[in-house]
Amino acid sequence: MTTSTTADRQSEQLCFFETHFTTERSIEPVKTIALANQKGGVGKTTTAASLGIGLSRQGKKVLLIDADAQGNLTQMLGWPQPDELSPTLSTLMEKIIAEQPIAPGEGILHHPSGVHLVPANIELSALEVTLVNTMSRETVLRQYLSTVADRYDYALIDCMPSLGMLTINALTAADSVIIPVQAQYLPAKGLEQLLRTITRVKRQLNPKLEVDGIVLTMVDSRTTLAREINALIRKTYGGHVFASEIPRSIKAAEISVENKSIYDHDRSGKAALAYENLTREVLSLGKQIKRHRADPVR
Ligand SMILES: Nc1ncnc2c1ncn2[C@@H]1O[C@H](COP(=O)(O)OP(=O)(O)OP(=O)(O)O)[C@@H](O)[C@H]1O
Repeated sequence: MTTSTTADRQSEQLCFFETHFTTERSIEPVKTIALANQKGGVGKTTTAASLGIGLSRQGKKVLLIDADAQGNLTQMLGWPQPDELSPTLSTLMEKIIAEQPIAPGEGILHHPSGVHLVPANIELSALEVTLVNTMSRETVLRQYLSTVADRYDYALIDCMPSLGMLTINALTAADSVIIPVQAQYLPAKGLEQLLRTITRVKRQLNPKLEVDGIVLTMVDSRTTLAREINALIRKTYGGHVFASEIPRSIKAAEISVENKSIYDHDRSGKAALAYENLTREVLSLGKQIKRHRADPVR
């Protein structure tokens, strides 16, 4: 009878973990999604938090990145004083620019729901100015993400309400974009400008970039105008609009001050159910991508 030594057992365990780790990641690379719309107050942050936590509730490892100097996502997830936090996204991006090493897990906060967060604060505004004179200025966020990507299934980037250099960084780092649109106002001009920017980034910086779709937020079907705008957006953008619509809901509005997820705040309310449906749609898009990758002939 042979007795295995401690070294043998350790080597077996290492082999087991390496096999599983490599296999899992080669089949399921991280999917990075930017939530972008240069119009303010359309539900980007609420959607980033609720979709991120929704994906985590479905067993996915999720990293949320607050790429907005207002730090709204950071506050929504329970860090009410973003300006007192360090390190934040700006620190990490500064390290990438200065080619300094980033320690594993550095700057990443853990939310009780299971999602991880790279927080942001006002320092991100200064960083955006610095980026202008930085080499490869559009790819700094992508370079940062490449240092953490192997630990996550999804990375969601909450963009700021502008098409400035930070949003360009988010689009350059992303596999796809979700565009939250408040169904109350005609978004035509703003959307055209955003889609032009996405096309430019795809052509010049990030050929794999796709638009996952427009998600209608704060939908209030009680008024004729809202119903007409909803129908017009669906007619204009067709299959590029998610079937799930996020209804206007006081409970959804409250999560920005309650520091609770929509699932904890109003578990069976209409906004939680809508975000669950959106999560399922996003997961099914991931599956389509995987099928495509596994079978390139199709
Ligand atoms: N479904 C909803 N029903 C009602 N209010 C909502 C809903 N979703 C978000 N809100 C509220 O609308 C406001 C804007 O939402 P949110 O911060 O998510 O938008 P944003 O696009 O990230 O804004 P910004 O451009 O300033 O970053 C917030 O006060 C939020 O609480």
